[in-house]
Order: sequence, then C-alpha cells, then structure tokens
Amino acid sequence: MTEPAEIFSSVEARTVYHKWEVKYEIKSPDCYKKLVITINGRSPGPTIFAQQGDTVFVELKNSLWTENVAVHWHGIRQLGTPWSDGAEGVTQCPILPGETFIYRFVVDRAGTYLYHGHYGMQRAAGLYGSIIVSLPEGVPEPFSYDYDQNIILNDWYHASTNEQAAGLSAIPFVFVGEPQSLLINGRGKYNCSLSTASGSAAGVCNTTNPECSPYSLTVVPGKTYRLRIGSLTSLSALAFEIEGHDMTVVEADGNYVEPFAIRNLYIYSGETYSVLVKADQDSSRNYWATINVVARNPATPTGLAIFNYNPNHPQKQPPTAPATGPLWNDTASRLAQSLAFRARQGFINKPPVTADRVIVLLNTQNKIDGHFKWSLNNLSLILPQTPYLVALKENLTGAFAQDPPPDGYDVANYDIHSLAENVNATSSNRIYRLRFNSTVDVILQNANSMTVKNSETHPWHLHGHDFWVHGNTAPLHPYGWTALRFRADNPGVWAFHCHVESHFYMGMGVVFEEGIEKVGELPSSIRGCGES
Ligand SMILES: O=C1O[C@H]([C@@H](O)CO)C(O)=C1O
Repeated sequence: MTEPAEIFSSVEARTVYHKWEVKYEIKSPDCYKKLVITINGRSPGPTIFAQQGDTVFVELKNSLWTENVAVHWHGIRQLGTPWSDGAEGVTQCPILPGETFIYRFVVDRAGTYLYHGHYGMQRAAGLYGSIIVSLPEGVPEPFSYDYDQNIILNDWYHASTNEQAAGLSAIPFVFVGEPQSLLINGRGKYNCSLSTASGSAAGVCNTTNPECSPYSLTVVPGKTYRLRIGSLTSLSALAFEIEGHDMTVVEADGNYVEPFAIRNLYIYSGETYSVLVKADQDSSRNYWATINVVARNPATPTGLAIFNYNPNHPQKQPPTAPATGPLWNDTASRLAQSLAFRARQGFINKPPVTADRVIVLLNTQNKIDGHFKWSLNNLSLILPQTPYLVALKENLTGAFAQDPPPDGYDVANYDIHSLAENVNATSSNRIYRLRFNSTVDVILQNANSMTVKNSETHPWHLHGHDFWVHGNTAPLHPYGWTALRFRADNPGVWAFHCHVESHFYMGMGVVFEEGIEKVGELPSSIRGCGES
C-alpha cells in the first residue's frame, strides 16, 4: 500500500528538464578570439534553476566531433545516483562524440552550486555554469534580501586546453602559466595591444567586440542583493570586492554560515558563497566590482565588472581606478578568512566527536620518469580505463590495482619546508576503501614544491559529500595543513582532488569507495569503455 506521505511527495516533486548540445564555437570572452566549448551556444552555459527536492534531467548531446566529454554537478551529493556524478574514469565512461547521455539526479539541498567539464581539461575551455537550488515554497531563508544574482568567476587562457595538456605532459615540462585574463560571468578584457601584430591584423583581438564588454549588475538604490558567487578558475585564487560596499557572507557551498562582514572575499576554485550587499552608496555613479589574483605572484590584469546604480547607464565607467586587491602573498589574511567561517546558529550539523579512521595525505610536487606530477603520499593518480564504479560493482579486479594506498607518510623524516631529497613518485590507480557509515578524517599536509622556498595553494574538492569544516571545497594554504571530517555514508565512488585544473591533470587526487554493495543497478549508459 502506498503511504499518504509518498503520494504527497510524488505530487510535490518536480522535474527540471534541460536539453544541451555541447560543441566548439569561436568566441571572444576576453576580446581574443578562440575556440570555446559552449552549451547551447553559451559559455558559461545555461544556469540550472531548481527547487530543493526537484529531479534534474540533463540530456546532453556531445557535438564536439572528435572529443569525449563528461559533466560534473559540483556540490550535488548524488544520493542514490552515484553514476550521475559525471567524473569520467570514476563514475562513468566518457560520452563519445555524437552520443547523447542523460544525467538524472535530485537536488536535495537549497544553495549555490556549479557544474563543469570533468574530462581532461575541458573545464578550462569554457564548459561550466551554475546550479541554483531554492528552498521549497513558503520556507524562508534565515536572512533577507530583495534580489538574487548569480556571479561566476573564471580565469582564461588563450592556448587551447589540448596545448596546455601537451605542455604539462612534455619533457621538458611546460606549465600553463598565469592566465591571460579573468572573467566575470564569462566576460573579461585582454589588452589587445599585447597580442602579436599579425593577430590584431587578422582581427583575432578586438576590444570593441560587444562579447567582451564588462558584465554589469544593475542595482536599485537602497535594495539588498544576494550575490551568489562561484569560482571555477583553472589556477587562480581570487579576491572579489565591490568598491565602497561591504559584503556579508551568509552561505558557503550550500551551507548557511554565521554572517560576517568583509571587504574582500577570497574565493578558491570550486567554492561558492552567497554574500549580501546593500546598494547604499552615492547612486549618481557606478562602482567597480573587481577580481584580483592572490596566492600566486599575479601576471594577470584585474578582472572587471560594473556595479551599476539604476538609472545610470550600465556601461558608464566608474570615475575611480579599479581596486588592485590585497597583497598576493598575504597568506595570513587568507588563512584568517578560512578560519572565520562558523556554521549558522540553528543550522549546525554537529560532526561526530571521534573519527574511525585518519588518513594523512602529504601533498608534493614530483617527477615520474622525468614528467612533472603532483602526488599524495608519493602516489600520483591516473584514472583507469574502466570507471571505478563499474569495476567495483562488477568485481573487475583487473581494472585497477587492488592494494590500498597508504594512510599516511613518514612524518618524522619528511621536512615539508625543504626541497624533497628524492622527488621521484609512482603513478597509481589504487583507491581508499572506506567502511560504510564510518567517520573519516583527512588531514592534508602541504609541502614545498620542486621550486626552492615555494609552496602553493590547493583547493581540495570532495565529490558526493559535504565535510566539516564546511562545504565540499577547502583551501590548503602554503606549508599549511587542513583537517576535514566526513561520514562515509553515500554509497558510491568519489573523487577527492585539487581543483586546480592542471594539478588534477598532473595526478593530484585520490578516490574513495564506500558502500559499493549498496549501489543500485548501474545504468548501461555509463559503460562502454575498458573492461566489462
Ligand atoms: O604545477 C605547477 O608547476 C609550476 C611550477 O611549480 C613548476 O614550473 C607551477 O607553478 C605549478 O602550479
């Protein structure tokens, strides 16, 4: 017999349907013409608007002609649908050119989320967008605002992602380097006079192209705006600010946080925040909204948008110089902001008091046969031909190495402040198998890279879960450590990796399995590669 509650929920549950075509198109997001991966002609792609509890269907056609594709729904936990996570090699085979693949998942919690390519380095080619999940009808937010606006940040390279990947794999190593520009809602401004004479002559770079006019957010004086800010940069950590306006942080990765006021929002790739901003300044002019690179010595100009007070013209230049942002190497102030987040009173989801297992991951830059890599406890991840989810469910023990990776490293004998004595690492597709429902602590320990006196910032993102501190993405600061606790309660296989596109490509990730025996029947659409 069907319970009344079930009838009610099946009536209430809605479906959000998207039909997408993914292809290459020539675009000029920062005034410089290049091939961009678009969804239905756009980059960033269409925003997915849904309500908590809705089922989202995305029917995705791969029209890239010669490239596979996969899309990850970043921050969505995929409860009961681990095969829809979109992590190629982990939860599915790639979608082949010409194929259509259906992603279906429930958005179980209101908040600000993202989506992006998760095959090779396609995210960096423009394959990304936002997911906005609202509360059920009649349920109020614990803060008030008048309007909601979505802002997605990115950094942008002129070299194709294939060229970037080829350099990262080459001997000698060619790093992707600092990005050419920063994009706010897909728009940036490259200084065309820096491009080659032939490039400009051929019309490759054109600062008057309307595609690269700055994004302008029109505000009504006196009103309060909820800005939902997400970053999907390939490399850059950013500081976001709106000239003359305080911002109050209220949400981080789908979790309510105790409100606190800031001038600069530090945001790392893979993170989302909601901030409240009141349009309470002199309304006779416009203001700059800026993003500046932090955590690396910047070689990329400030990214600009216009905070436009109605009824001024949306493109009217503010009379002031754009902010240059905080000092790039002020790690202390970034750490202070990381430590300032507290779960909001009334929404505290208390962590278990103890952990069943502690995994310590030493983050190092390494070499394997002369190739530059990143490793965890000296293992650099390479994904198997057969997605882990298929291999584990079908017990294909030959699909990846069955021995577990180490839960720690030789703490006493590794000096994280110095160059490693031996930089050689090993490629591995071994995975961490977690006891279902156990509590796991992961302690990320940063170290010196292969450059003297250098340690980098790595935003770590966990698929399929939230963790305590908060959210699903947390920065690991230079020479620092970050401790995360999560419950292994989501049957499936989940990637946990650095969200810097080049670093993940270079092996900076691990994979967790939990409760594989509880995973339902796999859709046949995720198969078709490797062993079966
Ligand atoms: O992975 C990286 O490689 C370079 C540098 O460490 C070596 O050239 C860099 O800055 C990275 O983030």
